[in-house]
Amino acid sequence: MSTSRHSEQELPRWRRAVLKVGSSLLAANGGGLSTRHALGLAEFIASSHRAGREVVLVSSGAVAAGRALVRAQPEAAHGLAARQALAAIGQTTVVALWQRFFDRPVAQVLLTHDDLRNRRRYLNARATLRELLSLGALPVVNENDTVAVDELKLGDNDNLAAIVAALVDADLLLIATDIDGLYSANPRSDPAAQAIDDVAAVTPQVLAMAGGAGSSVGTGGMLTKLEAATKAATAGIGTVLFNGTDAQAMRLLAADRLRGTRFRAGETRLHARKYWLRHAPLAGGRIRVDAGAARALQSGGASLLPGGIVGVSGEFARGDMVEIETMLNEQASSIARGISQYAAGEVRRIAGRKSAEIEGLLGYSYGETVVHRDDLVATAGANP
Ligand SMILES: Nc1ncnc2c1ncn2[C@@H]1O[C@H](COP(=O)(O)OP(=O)(O)O)[C@@H](O)[C@H]1O
Ligand SMILES: N[C@@H](CCC(=O)OP(=O)(O)O)C(=O)O
Repeated sequence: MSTSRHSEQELPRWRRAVLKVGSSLLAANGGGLSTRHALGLAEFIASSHRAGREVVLVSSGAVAAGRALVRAQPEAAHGLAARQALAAIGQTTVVALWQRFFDRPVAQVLLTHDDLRNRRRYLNARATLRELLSLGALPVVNENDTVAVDELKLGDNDNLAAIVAALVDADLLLIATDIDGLYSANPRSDPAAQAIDDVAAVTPQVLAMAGGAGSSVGTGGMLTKLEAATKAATAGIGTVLFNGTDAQAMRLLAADRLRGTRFRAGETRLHARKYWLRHAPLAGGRIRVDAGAARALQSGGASLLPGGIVGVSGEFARGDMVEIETMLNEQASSIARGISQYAAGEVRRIAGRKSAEIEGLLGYSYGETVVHRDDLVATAGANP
């Protein structure tokens, strides 16, 4: 293929990133997993760790690894159940492959769409991933292929990586693949394809550039990478696409330089988060606060503490989105919404009390705020 090259540019600043590594990099066509390209990627992760950065790895390769391990009757292993069995066989080698490069613990995290759609499971997955990072572990995420049938499936790891990036509040999504970046057409079939360095937004024209997978082991091709960049952008997270087979591109990355394609986020992360908070579905419950707490919440910057709470109606669980209201001219009026750190029954018990009393009243504490300011958005008079 004779194509133009991507030029070198600055890598967006980041402190926590999700790095997605495709099957095309880990398994040569038909072969088992190979360390050939994984080594350069692992060196990049290690140098990021040394710089005090955090990385969540989303690694494909289970099906390709399983296929190579089974070998016999490759043509029989194409149905859904067979793919699921191959993923189960191959997944242990995916994790083992990464563990061999690191002294720090490597943690296997398998997720399905259902885990991420259900608010409570989403929060649990988020808490576990944050805990893994604070323990200094390298989380290695893959789709839980053994249980993920059609309606539970995310379908591809590019999209999974974008969702994980939002889940862990990453600053950047890094997608390593077997091609230098985005081209105006699939360069494997169009030698005149032009390198695209910078994408301000994934428009229909950009989507039209995408072709299918380049290897027999890759799944989504460029389209799923563009979908992932769009998802990440909605969460206020930028994406970069680069060639994981190019040792020089990897070294550049460790020096905060990119040769590949940069997709911009458009929105700031804070703005994206506030948008989500404003539009996420509400649980049935409401927390009523006194005038002082209402003023503090509406002027912004304050968390909701138990002391300002005067009542609770309805039921909700820890992690649910609740409406916060106050009495105005003898009428209950909604002023904000946010994620409650305590279930309705717990809030009833700590309402009106000091934060320091929570542990004594409940026998445990999830922290001194009922709704943390990062999880709270004022609604009264706010534009959607
Ligand atoms: N417009 C395009 N620009 C670059 N690559 C493209 C484009 N359209 C299709 N592709 C193909 O996408 C492939 C990468 O996707 P895929 O094979 O699914 O890899 P992975 O396993 O890394 O997810 C490239 O090898 C290339 O053949
Ligand atoms: N969960 C599958 C990967 C599916 C997938 O998206 O693969 P790829 O397009 O190579 O990133 C596996 O581990 O084989």
